[in-house]
Amino acid sequence: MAALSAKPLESKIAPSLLACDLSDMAGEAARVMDAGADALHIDVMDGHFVPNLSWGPPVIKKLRQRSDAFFDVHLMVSDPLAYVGPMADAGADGFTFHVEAATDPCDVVDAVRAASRPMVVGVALRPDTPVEALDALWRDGAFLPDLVLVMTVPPGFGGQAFMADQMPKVEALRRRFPTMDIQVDGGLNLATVEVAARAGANCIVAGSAVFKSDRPAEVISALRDGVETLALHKPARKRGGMVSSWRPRAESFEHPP
Ligand SMILES: O=C(CO)[C@@H](O)[C@H](O)COP(=O)(O)O
Ligand SMILES: [Fe+2]
Repeated sequence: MAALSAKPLESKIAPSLLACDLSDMAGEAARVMDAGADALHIDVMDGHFVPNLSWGPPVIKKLRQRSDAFFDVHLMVSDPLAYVGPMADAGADGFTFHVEAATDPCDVVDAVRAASRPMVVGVALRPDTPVEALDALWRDGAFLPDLVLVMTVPPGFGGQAFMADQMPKVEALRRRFPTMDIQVDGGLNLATVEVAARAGANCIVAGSAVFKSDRPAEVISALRDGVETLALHKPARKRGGMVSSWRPRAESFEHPP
């Protein structure tokens, strides 16, 4: 998982399970992975950091028994540090926490790096949080996380309208980090992917657009085309960008029981 690869900056399409038929989460996960998704985006909400509750480590652990997908977990929780161990045990592959929630975001990154399971570390920004909030995540000249998530809706609910006014943040991040994974989440669909991709996002979370469609494979493919045409091919070639890949999962660790 997340082994460094010599691939150019790539598109990563992650359907958000929040929009799936929750009575059949494993079946829905299989449906979108078979349709060409790169990862499952799993929104964890604690009813405190955001005014909504979703699920926690036990549900993810159960789903892990039924899915080999990359689990891209988005933690909308007030105490991300407390979730590092439980998420590793549950089988998360990506741990994206909100910078607004962390007392010291570097401590959270360090805890994820030291966890029992290797996980990609992401840091998320709410729409009202400026990119300068990420300044706390540098150490010895290196930016600690692997991924930045720019929320394009207020976190807490699926099905909201895309906030194009967040694109200057994506542009600023892409200028600063030419090869890093930059994810956008909220209101992404075939109409809005273009503006996100033009700004420089390469990781697209899409809940409603994928799960509410009769043809998820076509939606996923069109989202990918949007990213690869607009954001990646030209700039990535120019910059020679390389990023870690989400696709290969480590063979070296086993699913938790
Ligand atoms: O994190 C969140 C919401 O807080 C998202 O992941 C949503 O679940 C995306 O859903 P759509 O806007 O694509 O329907
Ligand atoms: Fe999310």
